[in-house]
Amino acid sequence: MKQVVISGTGLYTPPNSISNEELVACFNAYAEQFNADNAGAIEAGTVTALEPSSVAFIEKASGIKSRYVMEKEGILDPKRMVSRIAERADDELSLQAEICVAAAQQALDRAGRSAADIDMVLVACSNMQRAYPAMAVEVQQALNIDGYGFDMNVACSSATFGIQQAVAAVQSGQARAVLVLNPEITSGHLNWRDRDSHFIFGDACTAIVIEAKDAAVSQHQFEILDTKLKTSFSNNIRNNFGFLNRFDEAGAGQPDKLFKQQGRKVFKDVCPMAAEMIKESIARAGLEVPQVSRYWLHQANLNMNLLISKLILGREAEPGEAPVILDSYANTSSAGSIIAFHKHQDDLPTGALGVICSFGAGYSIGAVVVRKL
Ligand SMILES: CC(C)(COP(=O)(O)OP(=O)(O)OC[C@H]1O[C@@H](n2cnc3c(N)ncnc32)[C@H](O)[C@@H]1OP(=O)(O)O)[C@@H](O)C(=O)NCCC(=O)NCCSC(=O)CC(=O)O
Repeated sequence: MKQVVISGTGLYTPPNSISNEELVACFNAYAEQFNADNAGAIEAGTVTALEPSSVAFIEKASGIKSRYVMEKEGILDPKRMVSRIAERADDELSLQAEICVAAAQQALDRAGRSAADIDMVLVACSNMQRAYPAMAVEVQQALNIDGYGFDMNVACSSATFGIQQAVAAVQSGQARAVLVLNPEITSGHLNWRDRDSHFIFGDACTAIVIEAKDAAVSQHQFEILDTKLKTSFSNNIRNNFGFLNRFDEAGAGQPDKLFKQQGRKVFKDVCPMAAEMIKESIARAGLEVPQVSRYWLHQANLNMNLLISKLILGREAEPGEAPVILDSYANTSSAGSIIAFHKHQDDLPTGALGVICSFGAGYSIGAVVVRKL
């Protein structure tokens, strides 16, 4: 079987960051106004008063201190609480394609490649800006890539599932090299008025170049030793937004058309599944856990990552063993584990072993075992 490498990664970080303090001040202003506007109904018991959010809770429950977003003024306006970004004309590069291009250029540079070397573009993320034409085909045109592209959505596991598709395309000879892109504009699916989840997500885009080991020219290569994917249906993380919403006009704009979750159940279900999957992947690659020096885990919640590393290692992880980017990026869905990989790989020596692991809605779990070359 042809050996395949990740030869470069890239990261687009939006220019605007929102601190927990700013976010909570906005939510609490909104909640206060809602309670004042509905004082009579709250008194009568027909409407439930909104409770205030708290910076201390957010940090303790999630490890998140701030998040990047495409546009922050609209989110922080208590009368609006959603970004304000003008729709672009059909002949302009779309917002999601624009951040793909930025991340892709960085990944291509790091891989020592140009668009002419790429045959396939995968846009793999939780939320596509539109149904069609595929975002990947627009990105392909913007970068002047000759070949093919398509979109795929496996929620938070989109990047690892995308890597597996890219590996298969290179091994089967469909593509010399593949660009996998994870443009997560999660600010669009987040209900900023929901106290339980308003702090969870942030925006970012990651890019990964995957190609045959014997052709790669990059100084930053990681050989892919094993990929393992698993899905198991659950309603505990769900978003009912879709083009059939218009069949029932009463449903349009309802809170369930945005991200919703049973956070505690997700925590309980997913941690053991992810740890098991990582251990299985390490064994499938013919390795043992003590040989692995780094885990680039999906970044949803700090406590979740601490527990998963403990289940794998049988002890607390040492600093650096499972790097965290949640504090400044929050949960960037499929981009999270790749941001951790991108930012925390250059210090590893040749031969170091690591696992990229994603987990999220579906449920979906993906593990990719790599060795630094
Ligand atoms: C969501 C959580 C951070 C919530 O933390 P906890 O479970 O500790 O908290 P909880 O919801 O039980 O709430 C505890 C108490 O705090 C209150 N509480 C809730 N929100 C609050 C807020 N903003 N400020 C202050 N208090 C708050 C609750 O009302 C409750 O009160 P009382 O005690 O009075 O009842 C966590 O459960 C979590 O991260 N779970 C994993 C979620 C996850 O990974 N999801 C994947 C995301 S999807 C993803 O990554 C992408 C994808 O796949 O698409």
